[in-house]
Amino acid sequence: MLYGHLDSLREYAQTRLGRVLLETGGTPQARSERESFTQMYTEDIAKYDAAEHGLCFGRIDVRDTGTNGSGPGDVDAGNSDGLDDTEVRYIGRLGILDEGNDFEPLLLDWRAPLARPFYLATPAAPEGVIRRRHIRSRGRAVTALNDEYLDLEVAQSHGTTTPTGGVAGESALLAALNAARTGQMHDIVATIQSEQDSIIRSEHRSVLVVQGGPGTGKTAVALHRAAYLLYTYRKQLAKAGVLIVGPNSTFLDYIGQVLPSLGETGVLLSTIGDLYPGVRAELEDELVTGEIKGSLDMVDVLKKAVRDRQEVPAQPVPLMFDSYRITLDRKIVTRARGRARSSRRPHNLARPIFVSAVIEALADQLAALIGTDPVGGGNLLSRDDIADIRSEMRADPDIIAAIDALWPQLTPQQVLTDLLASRDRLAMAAPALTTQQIDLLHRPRSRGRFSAADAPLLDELAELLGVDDAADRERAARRWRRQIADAQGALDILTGSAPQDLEDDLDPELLMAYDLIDATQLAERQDLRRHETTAERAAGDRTWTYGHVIVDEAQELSEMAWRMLMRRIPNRWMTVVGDTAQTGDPAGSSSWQRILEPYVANRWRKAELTVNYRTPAEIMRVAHTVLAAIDPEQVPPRSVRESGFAPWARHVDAGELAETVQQTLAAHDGPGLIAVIVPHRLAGEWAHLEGASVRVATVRDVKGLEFDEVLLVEPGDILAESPRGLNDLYVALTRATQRLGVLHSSALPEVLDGLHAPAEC
Ligand SMILES: Nc1ncnc2c1ncn2[C@@H]1O[C@H](COP(=O)(O)OP(=O)(O)OP(=O)(O)O)[C@@H](O)[C@H]1O
Repeated sequence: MLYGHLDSLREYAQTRLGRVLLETGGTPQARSERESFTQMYTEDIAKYDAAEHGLCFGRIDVRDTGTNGSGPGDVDAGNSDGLDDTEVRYIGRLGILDEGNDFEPLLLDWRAPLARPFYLATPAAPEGVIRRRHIRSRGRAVTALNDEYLDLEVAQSHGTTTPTGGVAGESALLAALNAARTGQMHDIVATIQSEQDSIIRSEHRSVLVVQGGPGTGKTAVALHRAAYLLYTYRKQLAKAGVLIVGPNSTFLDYIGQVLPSLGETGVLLSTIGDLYPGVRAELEDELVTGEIKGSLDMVDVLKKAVRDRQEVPAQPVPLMFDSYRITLDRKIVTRARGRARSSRRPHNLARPIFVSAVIEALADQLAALIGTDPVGGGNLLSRDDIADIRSEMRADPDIIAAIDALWPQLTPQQVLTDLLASRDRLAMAAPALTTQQIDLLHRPRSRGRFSAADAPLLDELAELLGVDDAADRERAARRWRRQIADAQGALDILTGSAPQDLEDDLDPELLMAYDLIDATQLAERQDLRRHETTAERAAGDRTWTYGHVIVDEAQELSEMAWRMLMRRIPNRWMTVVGDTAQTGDPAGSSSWQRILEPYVANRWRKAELTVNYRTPAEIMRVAHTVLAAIDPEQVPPRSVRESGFAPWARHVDAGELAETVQQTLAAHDGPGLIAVIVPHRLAGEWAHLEGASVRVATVRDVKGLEFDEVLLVEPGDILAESPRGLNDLYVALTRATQRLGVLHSSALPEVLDGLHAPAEC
């Protein structure tokens, strides 16, 4: 029945879309309405298509309070199974109303408040729910039903017990967790657990930190929170947009389908490295280089680097103007620079002050030269003469070139490239750095290519330099005035063309177009039409401020990256998701307090996730030892299941390592993905082992991802490779949903002593 409704909704949207697309011509207003309808119907169809799989996945029978309408399930009313007088609610991917029956809800959107008890109810706090049913389906056929009775009496009358394991919908959950991985993350709407639900729907309006061990669903929760917020605060967020920041593009590909599968497409996903418009992170920095670039000390270094571009010439600069010799000396430049600097404007915006001051001084110099009264009176040149000289000087290419050399108009890319390409510039801007650190930062001119750690530096420089966009702004203002005038013209025509015979006895209730919209609103609509989606517009605009920002794997962000991010969210409404025990980047953080306090003082909240849905208990026992070595205070998450496979470690000779990996891969049967996690030195060398179901990757590349099976190679090297080697090891160990094997030619790190040889050896 629900699928029948879904088909009708889709058909309606398709027919309307077809009609709108066929229409042509008309007034500007008609065109703009057509654009909005096209967008609306296209989005509707995408939403209906996304809801096709698992349209309805839950049902709750709630003790009838008599206030809410009941759905189609009220056929149950009157049964003698303890479920009399219940209100039945079906929960699904979108809301469907019964148009033929007073718009009664047939299916509740999972995000609607009435759907909430489906996720929250427990036997201890049943929220009025007597029975919770998980409905699993394939295509349009129901394949399984699982009922939980939350009311003891009703449960007994059905000969079952109430759930006690602490997880809701256990069999549906376990089915989801045991399914083979495909390389794409899936949504979890059908099985969201109550500790996750309260984070997804949290009303906290400042920074919400979601801390949780590996596999606790932090990423899943963050994505569902985005969908929930877009549903609940659609008006506010659709315009400003939501930004999700992830650690790398592989991770963003992995999670990329989750929001569209929930019917949400207007979200911008980006890494920090790609957040600066027009720049892609293409270069890779050494870990230590990234650490230096990520430190807050860079704020001063960049400030200094910009000041160093405001030069005073070593020698006076001789200039010819109108066949007179004038001199741009140190005194003129020093005074002009002082004036420009004391304006406290960013470099490019202070430049006009510098230029004016220099021109003024040069014009005075010339005036003194040519206007001095030979008989000793005042200067013979009038004010107008001097003004003329100044404006001629402003147009003189030699003078402008001399000024440019001293206070050039600069772009962030230029300043950073020049800085990193010169040891001298680096040494001047960063006197506190050692020669070794300067060597690490130094790199040849990169022809417009940058690394991920460069993006926050470019952003900082953009602030320090400022953009002199006065001309652009004036052009935009002119265009905007023209648009409003055009829109007003269109509305006037509409008013003029209102049928005359109607005019006298015009029904005051009848709303005409010009009652509903004014010229500014109409112009706004046309403007929207001309542009891309909110997410696309935001991506191209460095100064865009978002409605909400979600940061995943947030522990990896450097101090400079936080600064960059905070500029984009002045209202500080953020969801920050991470695990400080998994910090792999030396520039990353180990304390939320330290990172957030400067931005939000104590207005941030922490929510914790405690259950591991990914890693089976057998593997977590090994990972716990590593966690204890990282931080004995951290409480490991509790695994929700066992896989039945003991993790193993095997020693092989260095020469046989590759072959053994190959053999192990060949012996793998069954569906699913395997990751061979290797130290950096082997990543390129072993790329040939990759296949449809095999990935060869470093720890950095598998951050946030998961696989059915993990083969960890040379953990000793991984440990030694980074100052955060233990954290890396912890991440690597916790990627598997089923099996873990370790192959090593060098000694096994002590923290992995608990691993034994595989059963067949
Ligand atoms: N309520 C749930 N129902 C079904 N699957 C779930 C649920 N919660 C989490 N999962 C699954 O558990 C796995 C781990 O989730 P996720 O990747 O979000 O964890 P994480 O905390 O971000 O992990 P890490 O810190 O290791 O990156 C995913 O496959 C996710 O779909």
